[in-house]
Amino acid sequence: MTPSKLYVDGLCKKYGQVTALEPTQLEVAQGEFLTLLGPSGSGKTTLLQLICGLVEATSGRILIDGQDQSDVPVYRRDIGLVFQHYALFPHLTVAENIGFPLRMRGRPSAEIKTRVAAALDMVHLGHLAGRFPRELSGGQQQRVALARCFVYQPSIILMDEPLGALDKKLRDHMQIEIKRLHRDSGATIVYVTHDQDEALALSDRICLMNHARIEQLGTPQDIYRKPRTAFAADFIGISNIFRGTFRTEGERICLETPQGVFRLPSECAPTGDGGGLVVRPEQLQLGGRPENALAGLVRETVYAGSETRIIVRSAGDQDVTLRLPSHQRAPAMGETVTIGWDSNAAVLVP
Ligand SMILES: Nc1ncnc2c1ncn2[C@@H]1O[C@H](COP(=O)(O)OP(=O)(O)OP(=O)(O)O)[C@@H](O)[C@H]1O
Repeated sequence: MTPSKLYVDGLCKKYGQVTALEPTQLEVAQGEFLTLLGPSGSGKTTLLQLICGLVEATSGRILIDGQDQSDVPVYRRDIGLVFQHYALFPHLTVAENIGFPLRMRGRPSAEIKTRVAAALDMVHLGHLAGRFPRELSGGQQQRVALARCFVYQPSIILMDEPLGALDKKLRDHMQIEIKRLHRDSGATIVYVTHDQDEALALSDRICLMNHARIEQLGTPQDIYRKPRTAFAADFIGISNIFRGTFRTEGERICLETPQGVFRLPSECAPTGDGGGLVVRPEQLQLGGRPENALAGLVRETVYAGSETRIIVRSAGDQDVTLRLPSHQRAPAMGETVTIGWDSNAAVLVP
């Protein structure tokens, strides 16, 4: 196990009656890319601001490389910051903006020159070194902000929705850039977003937040395949959730729902009277003889290039989404179809 770079030890933040962050425990390993993901108001930014020292904790502490940071002011912490709004200096050129943190640290000018050139290369902006921020597009400005952060090689980089202001295509492109910068620099990154696709694409681990606390922490695959709560299933990816009450059939426990009686996956521990079965669209099959089947009416088919998304209205007016590879013939709207899944393809949530 890599030693923890950043250790959040029982950190908690209250604003009067409002708890912005419940007492939280979190370890981030050296070189890890960890994303704080969650809906608006779930405490992501608060946690980030506590880590860099922009706000003071109500209780708990932060350790970096084992050192308590409580008495270390923001500017002395070895942390780089990138925010949604680039905060570039308008009166400085691109190169001067990038060199700024090095000048602040009193580096010799020859070194500044080499490192700024390398940073410009890294974000493919060498040809714009002499421009001012107002002469750049949003994506270019954000690349300058990234270069300015990476240029002085902080050992931890915090990013709060750095791509939030960019359009979708540029965001996809910048995600690849950020991934590359992370790989090349070996920096530890804590990244805030409310965009689940971005979190899945970038992270080594995702810290899913809800109501000021950690809902689930794990690799993108973990959280996608094994959501522990209905919230986690719903927030990440598309999920179909069938809710009902437990009942025993012979040896097995089943879930009785308005859509049918379904078998539970073999490895699960049902508690209480009932729960929800989460089935991902790609786990649903059309026709065939799956262990769990239900009938419905095709309400919508959405062609999306590599796949077709099919929405089926089932009993109790529940819409169920499945995905078909687009080389497969999609059923027509209004057609009655049988869909289903094998028991172990589902996950039980409370
Ligand atoms: N300075 C403050 N004073 C009072 N309440 C605050 C303050 N800052 C944050 N909060 C509250 O703390 C909670 C968590 O806020 P936070 O900004 O951390 O959420 P977030 O997950 O980053 O949301 P968003 O995605 O909208 O930025 C919210 O309920 C918010 O209203």
